[in-house]
Amino acid sequence: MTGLLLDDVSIRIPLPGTPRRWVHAADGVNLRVAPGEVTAIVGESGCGKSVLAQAIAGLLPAGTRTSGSIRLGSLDLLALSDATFQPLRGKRVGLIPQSAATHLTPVRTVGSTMAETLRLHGVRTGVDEVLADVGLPPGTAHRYPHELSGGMAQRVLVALTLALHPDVLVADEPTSALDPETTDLVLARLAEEARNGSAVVLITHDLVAARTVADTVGVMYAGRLLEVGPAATVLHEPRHDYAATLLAALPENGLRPAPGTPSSLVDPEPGVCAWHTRVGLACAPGPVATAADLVACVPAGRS
Ligand SMILES: Nc1ncnc2c1ncn2[C@@H]1O[C@H](COP(=O)(O)OP(=O)(O)OP(=O)(O)O)[C@@H](O)[C@H]1O
Ligand code: NI
Repeated sequence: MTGLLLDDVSIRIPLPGTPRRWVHAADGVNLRVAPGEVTAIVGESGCGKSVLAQAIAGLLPAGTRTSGSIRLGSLDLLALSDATFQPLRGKRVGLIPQSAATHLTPVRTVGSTMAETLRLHGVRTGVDEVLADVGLPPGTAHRYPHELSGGMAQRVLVALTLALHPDVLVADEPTSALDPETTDLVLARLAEEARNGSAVVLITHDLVAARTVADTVGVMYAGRLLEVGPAATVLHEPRHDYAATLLAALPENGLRPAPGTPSSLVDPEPGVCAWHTRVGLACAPGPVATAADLVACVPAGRS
């Protein structure tokens, strides 16, 4: 199967109003998502994880400006029109969206929506079997989306996406509404999908989930990947002080919350390091973001 190569990806989303203001949701992101691996992207709320997921799935908001490339084989996903992207969805690129419940057709039963999607993609597995894969009982198929809990809707979307076995599977907070036992089940299914050859991107702010299944971890802050490396390194001995701050907030490390508040991504001041500005520290001298394996801070506004 084919992996994914993000090369210098920058994403600017326009805000309504004049003068025009832009959300710098991704800035110079370099990342290789290897087939056969789970790559987790971690970071606080609002750092750009979901926008990156939308970029991979070809679902960025209208008017968004992008630069760089997202290679899947010979394709550049960032450059495709909606019409060209459409046939790739499901089998080549699958997205488990963050707000699962809103992605099910409200006027149809879950089973009817699922059966149509499976048929469309030539998958012969039955609806009940797909549901059972994530521990949902057969009766789920007869329900309408409004009759499902948030966690059940999330599991339906996970099951349906997994059933298509996409080359690239992006899971955006796929366990946010699940209890610990179901979380473990879904994470195990994602890991299994990777072992079968998919390139899996797990977007989460749950470092424990990342530690459980990820092979590679990227730490994102203010639209930038500050550190990328093997999960065992990044989640135990991080080199970037932002990653260390995230780890310090884990219960086992004393629940020390990250200081300050996350930086705004709206028209950040060029040449200013968002993280060190937040914590009121001078930037450490060192290399600036050029490689995927980055250890130093990144001047904000670099594009
Ligand atoms: N459609 C949009 N229009 C304008 N700004 C947007 C849009 N979607 C996202 N943003 C902004 O882009 C930035 C990144 O948002 P994103 O949803 O990617 O964060 P996230 O890391 O996924 O957060 P969370 O963990 O809460 O899901 C935020 O500042 C957000 O307000
Ligand atoms: Ni800095």
